[in-house]
Amino acid sequence: MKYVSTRGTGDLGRFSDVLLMGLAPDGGLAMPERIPTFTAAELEGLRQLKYADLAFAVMRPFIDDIPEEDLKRLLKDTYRPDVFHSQDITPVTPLGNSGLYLLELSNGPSLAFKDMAMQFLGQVFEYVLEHRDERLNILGATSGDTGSAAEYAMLGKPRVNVFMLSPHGRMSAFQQAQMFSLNEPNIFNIAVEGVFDDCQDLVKEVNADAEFKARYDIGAVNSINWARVLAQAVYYFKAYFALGLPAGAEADFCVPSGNFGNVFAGYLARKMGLPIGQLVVASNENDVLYEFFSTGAYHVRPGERVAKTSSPSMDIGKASNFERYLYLIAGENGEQTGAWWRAVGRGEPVSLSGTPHWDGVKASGFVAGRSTHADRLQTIRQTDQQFGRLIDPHTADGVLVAQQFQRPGVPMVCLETALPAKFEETVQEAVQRQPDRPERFRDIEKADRHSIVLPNDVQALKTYIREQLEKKV
Ligand SMILES: Cc1ncc(COP(=O)(O)O)c(C=O)c1O
Ligand SMILES: N[C@@H](CCOP(=O)(O)O)C(=O)O
Repeated sequence: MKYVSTRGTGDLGRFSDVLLMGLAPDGGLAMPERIPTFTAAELEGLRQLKYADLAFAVMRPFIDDIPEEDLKRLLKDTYRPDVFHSQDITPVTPLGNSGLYLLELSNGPSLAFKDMAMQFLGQVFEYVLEHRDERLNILGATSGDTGSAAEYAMLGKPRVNVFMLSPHGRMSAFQQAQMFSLNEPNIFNIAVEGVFDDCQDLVKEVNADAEFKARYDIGAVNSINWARVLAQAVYYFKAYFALGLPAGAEADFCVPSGNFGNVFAGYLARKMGLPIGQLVVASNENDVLYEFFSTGAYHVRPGERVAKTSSPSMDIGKASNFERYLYLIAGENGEQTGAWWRAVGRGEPVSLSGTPHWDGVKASGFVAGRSTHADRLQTIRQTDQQFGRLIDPHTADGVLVAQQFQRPGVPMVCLETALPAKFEETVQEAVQRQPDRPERFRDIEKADRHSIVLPNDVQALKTYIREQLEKKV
């Protein structure tokens, strides 16, 4: 399978090339040159597969440059019950008889859905780097969960360093402790004076400097990396089959959204032929995506207008993966996508309503809703009382919005994107008790911190990366 950029410039190579490349040289995101589909009969053949075998079946058409046996082994080594604390890896639990289901994605090492793809990235980076005898310096941006998932997945990997940018003072106490308590020679935590979008822009700016990128082997672990999105598509298949529906019957999915990577993975599964009806995008107060699906206008929020909320991992004003969605809506026209995304970058609204593209949006299955702090507390409380299930604030955004779009007789699967232990303060406010916390995280907030604070300045960041890497040689 060949990959191309959403901005339209030629051939980016094959899976391993885009894995290490992260962002395309023209600033766009990698996309496969076509999206393979399963026939109804082929889908039936996947129904009973265990997670690692299903992951192979879904991902193999996109990864044809790693020998079959090696890819199978990497996936078996990744999706292990002892790592994800479940035989099913991603169990699906009904919420009473409500027609709502929780897709549990957060039982892995860092207690958030990011582990699902990040654990695979840890394995496949090591494999490809060893084969090429190369090294990679990952530059990432986190609003709280990508950071710890990436750092746990890359711990002790001799060929990989992680430079992780986070918005200074905006993550939960637990999230900060997860990252900053690590004192490892290949992990560098950098708190940036800004919001998540500033961190993500810094990542893109560093990637745009071709000379720096090549000289310092810069790579990516955010969902701008195609491998993240691809690995996330697998659990939509797993959840669909777990529902035990008759062949071809539809299921809906509701996804708490920020950077649009998780729900885009659902869209990929839908385009591959999985019978997903609605893809429900749940926003928090930073409701740019809600605004787009309701009005047709995509208008990003500048940093100073990104609200600090109680679902902080979704405090995102500019969703990177929305570029991939626009590319598909534009009929894979890179020139059009580039023009739209440049306008987005200038802070201009991109409005599709009243254009032929809006019909494509309407046909794509997306609908959206939003949530506030009060909604979130009420939903956590209600889900606890009614179903005996404690959920985190992001999942609560999803459960609230999911209820608004339920259809009679169609199951609605809500993605559990983090465990409540990561957001004790808000959960305590909702239900007046502390969520359970796995023993390995007991007293994590008391550990020494290892991080630095940098201004929102690309030169300062490059200098820091250069100095750290030069110290290592
Ligand atoms: C707990 C949690 N929920 C939801 C999201 C939003 O997911 P996405 O950025 O893929 O839209 C994130 C961050 O990505 C998250 O950490
Ligand atoms: N919400 C994320 C931010 C980035 O998302 P990603 O899926 O693009 O890595 C976080 O918690 O860090």
